[in-house]
Parts: sequence; C-alpha cells; structure tokens
Amino acid sequence: MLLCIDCGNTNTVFSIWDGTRFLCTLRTSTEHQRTADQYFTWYTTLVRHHGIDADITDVIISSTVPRVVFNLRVFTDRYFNTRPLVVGRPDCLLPVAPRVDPGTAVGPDRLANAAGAFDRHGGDVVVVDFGTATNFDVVAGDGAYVGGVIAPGVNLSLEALHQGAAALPHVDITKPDRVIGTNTVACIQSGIFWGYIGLIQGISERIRAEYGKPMKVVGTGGLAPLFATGDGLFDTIEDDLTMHGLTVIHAYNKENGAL
Ligand SMILES: Nc1ncnc2c1ncn2[C@@H]1O[C@H](COP(=O)(O)OP(=O)(O)O)[C@@H](O)[C@H]1O
Ligand SMILES: CC(C)(COP(=O)(O)O)[C@@H](O)C(=O)NCCC(=O)O
Ligand SMILES: [K+]
Repeated sequence: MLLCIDCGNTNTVFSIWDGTRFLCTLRTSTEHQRTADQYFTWYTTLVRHHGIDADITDVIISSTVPRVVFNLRVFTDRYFNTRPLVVGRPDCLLPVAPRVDPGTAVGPDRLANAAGAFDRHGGDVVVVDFGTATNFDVVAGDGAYVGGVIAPGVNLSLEALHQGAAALPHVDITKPDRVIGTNTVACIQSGIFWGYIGLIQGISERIRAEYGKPMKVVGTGGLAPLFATGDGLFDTIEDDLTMHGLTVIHAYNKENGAL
C-alpha cells in the first residue's frame, strides 16, 4: 500500500491508498521539530483506531516546508523500510514537466494538483487550493503546470487583521448573510468572506481571459466548500485532489522504473 503525505505550512496530512481508494486520512499540525518516532506513535494510534490493517510498501511526500522532509524520511526509512519519493526532487519523475521561468522551484503541492487535475479532467483547468496560501494553479491542455497566482490564505488574512489592529478580535470564518456588518465581528467576517468571493471570481475570470480557452475551475482545500455555497465559483470541489495527484505521480514513477 502507498502512504501519501501532503505537508503544508499549516497541516500535514497522511492518506493510505490501497490502489483503489483512500482507506483513511490523518491530519496533524506541521512542526519541523516532530521526530520520526513521534510521527510513528501518532500514525499507529490512529490507524489502529480506524481498524485498518495497512501494509505500507511505498511512500510519497509533497512538502511545502523543506525542513520537515528530513524527519519524514527517517520515519519512512525506519518504520516502513522504504525510501520515500519526494515530489520536486530530481529523482522524482513528473508525468509532464512544468513550463515556468527557468530556475523557478514550483511548489510540490502545485505539481501534485496539476497531476491530479489532469488525470481527472484532462487539462485546461484552474485549481484553486485553499491552504495557508490561496493558490491558483493553471494546468494546460497537455497536463503541464504553467503558472498561476499566490494570494494570502483565508486564515492568514484573518490572523493579520487581528495581529495588526489592536481593537480587532480573532474571528472564525463563516458566510455572513449580509454584506453590511452591524458589529465588529460581522464586519470582519464580511470583509474576509465577500473579499475572498471577489478574489476568486476576479482572478478566475482574468485567468480565463488571459488563457483564451474554456477552462474548468476546481476547488480544493479545507475551506473550498465554504466558498462554494451559492456563487457558482467552482465546477467541482475535490478535497482529495492533491492526494490523488500524489498517487498519479507515484504510479508514473513505478511505470517508468524510477522506483
Ligand atoms: N474545514 C475547515 N474549516 C475551517 N478552517 C479550515 C478547514 N480546513 C482547513 N482550515 C484552515 O485553513 C488553513 C489552511 O489549512 P490547510 O489546507 O491544512 O493548509 P496547508 O495545506 O497550507 O497546511 C489552516 O489554518 C486550517 O486551520
Ligand atoms: C505557495 C505555497 C506556500 C502554498 O503552500 P501551502 O502551505 O498553502 O500548502 C507553496 O505552493 C509554495 O511554497 N510554493 C513555492 C513557490 C511556487 O510554487 O511558485
Ligand atoms: K496544501
């Protein structure tokens, strides 16, 4: 079985792929101090809790935080006796090479999203990924990642307001019924929610116009469903898109003898 690890700047997610479906998805906060033994304790507790009998033979990692990869490598090596495939490293093959400025290191999450989106939709897709950052990943007709947009993430924006303005509390993100807030919390919620709706709509439209061909817009990441309510921003929402992309990249490496 394949263990897929998607490590973002906020959360690290483990998913076990049995070749047909994901058996479980485990989430922990991203901390570079976490050791191989700590990962294993956490992992085995939850796998047992879910009643899963997982025989992990392969591991693939996407990490937007370079520092955590060392301990994840040790974890993989020590407990599964296997060398992980790390997306973005030279020895990890990609189904299609990205087309970006020379010397650009594309985030591995974006490479995984591109592989996942191409496999499911066949290209000409924009992936909107709500992580620590809100990323737009443009996937061309041949499956290549060809660029996109990086905007501050929803929680980062909320946190920045709270940090930077003495009188503004930390608030939870929800969809307000009205745009005009009549108290501080409602005003902030409106600014974040409707601000992001505008950002997603505006950027998607501009990407479409610049790209010049019809494109699908796929939402992913924990907050995608919140923004999907009502406004028709996305053609589909796929929570497991990055993980799916990891299975696609892993299969490609197997087929092409890189493993
Ligand atoms: N379903 C959700 N509801 C509310 N907040 C969420 C949800 N899913 C994720 N978040 C928040 O969104 C932010 C980004 O989450 P995540 O997608 O895990 O980011 P990353 O991949 O960059 O680590 C985090 O602050 C997380 O707490
Ligand atoms: C923009 C990101 C920080 C988003 O990652 P996140 O932590 O939100 O999962 C990540 O994609 C990244 O580090 N990218 C490198 C630069 C680039 O892709 O152009
Ligand atoms: K992510």
